[in-house]
Amino acid sequence: MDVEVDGDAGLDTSVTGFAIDNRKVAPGTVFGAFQGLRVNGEVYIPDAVKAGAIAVVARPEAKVEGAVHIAHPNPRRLFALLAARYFSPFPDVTVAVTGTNGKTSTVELTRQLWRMLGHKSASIGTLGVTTSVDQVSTGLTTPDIVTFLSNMSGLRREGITHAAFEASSHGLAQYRTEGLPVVAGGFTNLSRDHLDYHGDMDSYFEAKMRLFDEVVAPDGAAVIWADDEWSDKVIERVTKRGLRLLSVGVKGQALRLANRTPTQLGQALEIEADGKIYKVNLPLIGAYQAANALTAAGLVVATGGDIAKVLELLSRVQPVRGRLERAVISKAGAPVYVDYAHTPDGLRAAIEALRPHTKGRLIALFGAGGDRDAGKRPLMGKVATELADHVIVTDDNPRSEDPSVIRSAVMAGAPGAEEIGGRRAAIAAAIAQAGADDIVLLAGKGHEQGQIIGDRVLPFDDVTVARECAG
Ligand SMILES: CC(=O)N[C@H]1[C@@H](OP(=O)(O)OP(=O)(O)OC[C@H]2O[C@@H](n3ccc(=O)[nH]c3=O)[C@H](O)[C@@H]2O)O[C@H](CO)[C@@H](O)[C@@H]1O[C@H](C)C(=O)N[C@@H](C)C(=O)N[C@H](CCC(=O)O)C(=O)O
Ligand SMILES: Nc1ncnc2c1ncn2[C@@H]1O[C@H](COP(=O)(O)OP(=O)(O)OP(=O)(O)O)[C@@H](O)[C@H]1O
Repeated sequence: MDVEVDGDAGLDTSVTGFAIDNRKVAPGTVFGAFQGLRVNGEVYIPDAVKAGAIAVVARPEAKVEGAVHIAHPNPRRLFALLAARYFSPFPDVTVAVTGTNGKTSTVELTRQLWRMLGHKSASIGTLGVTTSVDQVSTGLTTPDIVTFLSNMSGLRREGITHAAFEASSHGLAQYRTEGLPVVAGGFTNLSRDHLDYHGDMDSYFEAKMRLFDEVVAPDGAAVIWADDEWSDKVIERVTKRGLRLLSVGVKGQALRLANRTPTQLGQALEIEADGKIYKVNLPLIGAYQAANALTAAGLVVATGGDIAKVLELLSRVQPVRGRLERAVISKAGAPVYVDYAHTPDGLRAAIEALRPHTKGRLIALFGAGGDRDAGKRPLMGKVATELADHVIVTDDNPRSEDPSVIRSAVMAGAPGAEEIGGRRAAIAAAIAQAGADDIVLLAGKGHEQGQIIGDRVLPFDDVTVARECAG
């Protein structure tokens, strides 16, 4: 459904802010009342009005008394567009990345490349809001619309001209990313995740496609990783909309990955672009990091970067936090990597990434989160036992679930795996059994600083724990 906002949409200067939670309403606020998964936000309209809301954006059938009712069948989208008017201006050059895996790495590498080109740049996503001086967590991958727009306008005030953000499928489905002038969208890949929310793969795909159908400006660009099984479908979609296509990857046309050779500390890439071959020494491990780096390079080229310069700068990027980050080398000499892989495909990618660098055994440790897609648990167990030499199944963020029940579900797909409850004990055991030629992978939590048990967040950082266990 199309939503257009002309001029100031009738909102005068007495508007003091926007809120989607009645507890954040102050006098002069425009309140967005949305049907949620847990509760219908319309029940909070009276409280919002009592707290001073002057207007309420809600469905036509919602009951609003004492404030202006801005009625629309798609209130989330209308609210977002009005809020964007209020919070603008934003960074001039904004790009968004979607996909199941690789969003965080791609936006962060995009930020680094822009910075090296001399632009003041930021990335927004699972790691929070990252600039060259700061990193502030927002909790979600794609923050709620009010936090997001206010962050973006804050970045502009700080002088940031270039911003790359992660568009999660939840964020896209809930219109958390509307109203910004997004000049390019990136697609990394699509695989099973979040089906608890989206139901099936086709709905999940459609949620992701909102980025190219509606969020990217009509004269914008689409940078598509061409080697995923969903890529052709995405390319068809963006072509139909008339976006400028830059496909990247082995099957890519704009940046074609002609060759990739793992080296001790990274990989040597040959990339064909504009009829020339460029050689890049990418200081990151793993095929998928090459994919993310190429997608990031594509986004920087799509926003005006010179191809030769951008590809040259790829040799100087830094590892992204918790993404195949080497935490420590154990006393026995085994490197211990921390990675955020928390889906069957992510786990596969991480193990496959480390394999060419492993002389001895690859020991993989992971668990699965509670209160999230339970169907992926045995699939993760299966992938790990097929690909690693030894598997340790432990706890991730159990949330409200019994951790032993989650472990059993993973173990059901992981014959021969070792089960160790308690992540610290499991990490200690993994490191203790690794010899000089072995590699240890601690997967699932990446950059996270806490472990969610029940409704408490206990301090826990895989990198720190690995160092403590190794030393
Ligand atoms: C499933 C989901 O995405 N839920 C998000 C969504 O909730 P919802 O719309 O279902 O809201 P609800 O709780 O039913 O409440 C309905 C409405 O009433 C309002 N309300 C609610 C209570 C109250 O006292 N007063 C009030 O006004 C709420 O603000 C909301 O507008 O909107 C809320 C407000 O923005 C979010 O906090 C909430 O994120 C929850 C915490 C969450 O865990 N989300 C995860 C699943 C998520 O979004 N993940 C993605 C993907 C990550 C990945 O790719 O791995 C992300 O972008 O982080
Ligand atoms: N291009 C890729 N293809 C497949 N797997 C990948 C790719 N990039 C990253 N991964 C795997 O997914 C994990 C998460 O990476 P990253 O944080 O960059 O993705 P994400 O899409 O931001 O995920 P999230 O939103 O859950 O943080 C990595 O640790 C890695 O194991």
